[in-house]
Amino acid sequence: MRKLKDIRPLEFREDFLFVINQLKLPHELQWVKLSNLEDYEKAIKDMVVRGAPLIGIVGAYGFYQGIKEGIPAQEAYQRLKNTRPTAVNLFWALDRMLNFYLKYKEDSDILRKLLKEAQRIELEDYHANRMIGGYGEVLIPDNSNILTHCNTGALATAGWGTALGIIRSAWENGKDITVYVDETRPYLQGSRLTAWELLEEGIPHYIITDSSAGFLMSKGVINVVVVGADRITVNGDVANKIGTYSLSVLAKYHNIPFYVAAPTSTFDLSLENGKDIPIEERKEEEVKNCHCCPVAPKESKALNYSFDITPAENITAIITEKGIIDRPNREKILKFFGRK
Ligand SMILES: CSC[C@H]1O[C@H](OP(=O)(O)O)[C@H](O)[C@@H]1O
Repeated sequence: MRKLKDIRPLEFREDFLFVINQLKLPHELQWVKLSNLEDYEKAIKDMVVRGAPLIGIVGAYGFYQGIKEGIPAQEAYQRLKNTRPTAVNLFWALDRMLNFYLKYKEDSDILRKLLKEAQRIELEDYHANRMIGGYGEVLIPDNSNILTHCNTGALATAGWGTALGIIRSAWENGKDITVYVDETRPYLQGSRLTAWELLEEGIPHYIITDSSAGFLMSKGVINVVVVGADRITVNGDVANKIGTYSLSVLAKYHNIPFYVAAPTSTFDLSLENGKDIPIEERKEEEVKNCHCCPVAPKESKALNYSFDITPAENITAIITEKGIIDRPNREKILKFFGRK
């Protein structure tokens, strides 16, 4: 068993939440204090914190902060909800906090109770990731070359990670693996964040440009693809970082297993299929600049869809903390959740 570090992207102390500023990585490990509800809104919107499970957890602490400041519950809930539209984990966590608040609002220790609930959400996510890692690593053969997209690691969650959590677990269990990390334009979650995490853990990896995936697959280099998810609909369609759909098509063409890793809080059973998922569009400046450096004519227009939809038919399996859904479809997902 290899020993791994325990990277955590958030810490609650002295009655405030501190988070790693993910805009500064990999060059600087800067912690920022979220002092009021506005700080929370900005941190999620500007992607100081990002990753579907993490924005849910930060949203939960944000709700606690809002109530602590005397902001009406509905207002705090709505302001946090308006920060990012695609990852359902944020709405899942906020719904849970609001319902909890409505149940206990008359209690004299409501603030303490709300804080405990946010901490529970954080802890549950960490344990879910360890379970996902356990289920998923079994699917990773020894000596694998794994392709992953975006950042789904400790930084995107309460710790350990989802897709990157599976990679961590495979490494922890002594498997020899090499990870091929899509740089993931434009925010560069892959080259900045995933590569940083892999380096911290000593896991062998190469950063590749997003457009290299097909070539590497055609050469037979990649034998498995593992990605995360921001929202999964009842038929098994998956919204994830832009570029995931292309990877799934390439994997299918090259007959390479394509796994999606996500906690059950990423499922949105109110939506029939991926077409119904709202896709975040971010500023064109993110595409026209590579961080501070302009890389396009000022006058050109740019499109910046942050997510795309991978159809269920391209997915080999979805790995959750409660088990694996093989070749996902409506019937299997409803059965998995004990629904008709
Ligand atoms: C386990 S995180 C899932 C997901 O979140 C990321 O999005 P973003 O960096 O925009 O917050 C990405 O799609 C990851 O796969």
